[in-house]
Amino acid sequence: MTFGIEAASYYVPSLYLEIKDLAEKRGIEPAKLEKGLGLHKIGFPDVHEDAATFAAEALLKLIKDYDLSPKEISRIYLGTESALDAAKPTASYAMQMVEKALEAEFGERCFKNCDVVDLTFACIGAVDALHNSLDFVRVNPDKKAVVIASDYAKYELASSGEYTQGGGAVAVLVSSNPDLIEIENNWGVATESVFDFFKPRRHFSKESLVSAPENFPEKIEIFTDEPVFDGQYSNQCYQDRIKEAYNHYQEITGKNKPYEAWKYLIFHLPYAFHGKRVFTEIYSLENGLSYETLEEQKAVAKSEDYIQFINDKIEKSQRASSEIGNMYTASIFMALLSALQTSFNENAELAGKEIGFLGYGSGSKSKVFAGKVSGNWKNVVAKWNLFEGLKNRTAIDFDTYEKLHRKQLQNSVNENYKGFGLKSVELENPVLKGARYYDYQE
Ligand SMILES: CC(C)(COP(=O)([O-])OP(=O)([O-])OC[C@H]1O[C@@H](n2cnc3c(N)ncnc32)[C@H](O)[C@@H]1OP(=O)([O-])[O-])[C@@H](O)C(=O)NCCC(=O)NCCSC(=O)C[C@@](C)(O)CC(=O)[O-]
Repeated sequence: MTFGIEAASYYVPSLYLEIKDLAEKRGIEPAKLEKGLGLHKIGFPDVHEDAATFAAEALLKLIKDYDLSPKEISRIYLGTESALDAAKPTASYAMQMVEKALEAEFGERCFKNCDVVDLTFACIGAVDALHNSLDFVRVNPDKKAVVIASDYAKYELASSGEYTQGGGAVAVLVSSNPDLIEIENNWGVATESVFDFFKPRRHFSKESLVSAPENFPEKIEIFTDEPVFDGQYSNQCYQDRIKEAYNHYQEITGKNKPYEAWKYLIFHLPYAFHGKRVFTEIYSLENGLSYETLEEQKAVAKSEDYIQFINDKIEKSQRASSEIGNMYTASIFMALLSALQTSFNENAELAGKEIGFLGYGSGSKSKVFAGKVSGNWKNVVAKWNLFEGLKNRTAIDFDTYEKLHRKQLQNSVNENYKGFGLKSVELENPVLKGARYYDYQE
């Protein structure tokens, strides 16, 4: 029996900002962002969108595109680091939105017996959800699970993370009928607790603020969407963890140079060119190349062999990321969709080919694992139209972007949007304060 991904769908935020507009306003050379990091657009949420609406859109699309009955879904595990609440899972919001949208067809509370939860470990939370759900279907081969990766990658204005912003969701159906990709049960894992990127509770006291309003509490504790991070250190942690997880994968499988057998290498992509920039170390170690000095590292990156390797095994996975930006938990899944969609468009034959995955989450953990593309993969990919879909977004100018970022807009940019949207947040009723209400517009 085989286990893996049977079907997949995605949702990207409905707005975007051209990276060159941001570069111009921030005084950054556009070539650094476009040619150095591979960034073209920042996918940005409208006023009514958040991690819950992204997840709901991807889930509804999964159900509709592949004619699923919600009742055959035993669990929905959501990987996210953009949770809307510290107790009530974002998955429960997404589930309820989809229940309402499907009410006419499937009746009330069609997910009544579904096991729903969030998993959080920065960007690797949805890989953890996938790992866990694969274990679940291995024990229960007649059951199906949905894994959703959903996030809004927001950074402080004018920070070094700003140009890597993005967001969106990918939903995958995990089962014993892996029409897209069969995933083997070997997981290279590496974990170390570090502070490379994190979202602590922030404490503010009234006296620490320059001008606090009269009614400001003496002390408050809040979560913000924007992380505390050290960019170059986070790159180092990523590189160290994937090397350790790759070594662990080699140890448990006994495979020699496993990456050579992989048709594509699918990375967590915090920005499009990250995978190809950090894999130089593993590549050097595997090929007996010296990697001590910066000059040696640059020489590997610029070598003809390495450039050929990138073009063959990584480049196709970067394309969607260039158009969307960091999707945190969903980035690695979107990199897979990007590579498969590009191969599909080029009429390539991938059935039976092995794909390697290198996941990373700050804080920090890496998982390295592999899968085999199924004979039916084209029937699954035929539903996506990924690059066409990205053209349906609305461009925003810099001024609108900054207002959205600062939460200064009351109304959506696309006032007549279709699909799920945040309608209101309860502010008065003390027993419902902070409750979020959504609707669905046909
Ligand atoms: C990612 C960094 C650190 C990048 O930091 P940076 O300082 O913007 O860029 P850089 O200096 O590292 O690289 C710039 C590249 O552009 C090139 N360049 C320069 N000028 C030009 C030009 N004119 N024409 C062509 N190329 C040019 C330059 O040469 C270089 O390429 P290289 O040669 O080194 O490959 C920053 O954006 C940042 O702090 N981002 C936020 C944190 C982050 O994304 N970290 C990534 C690893 S951690 C991770 O992946 C986890 C995360 C973040 O997703 C969160 C989670 O797990 O939840």
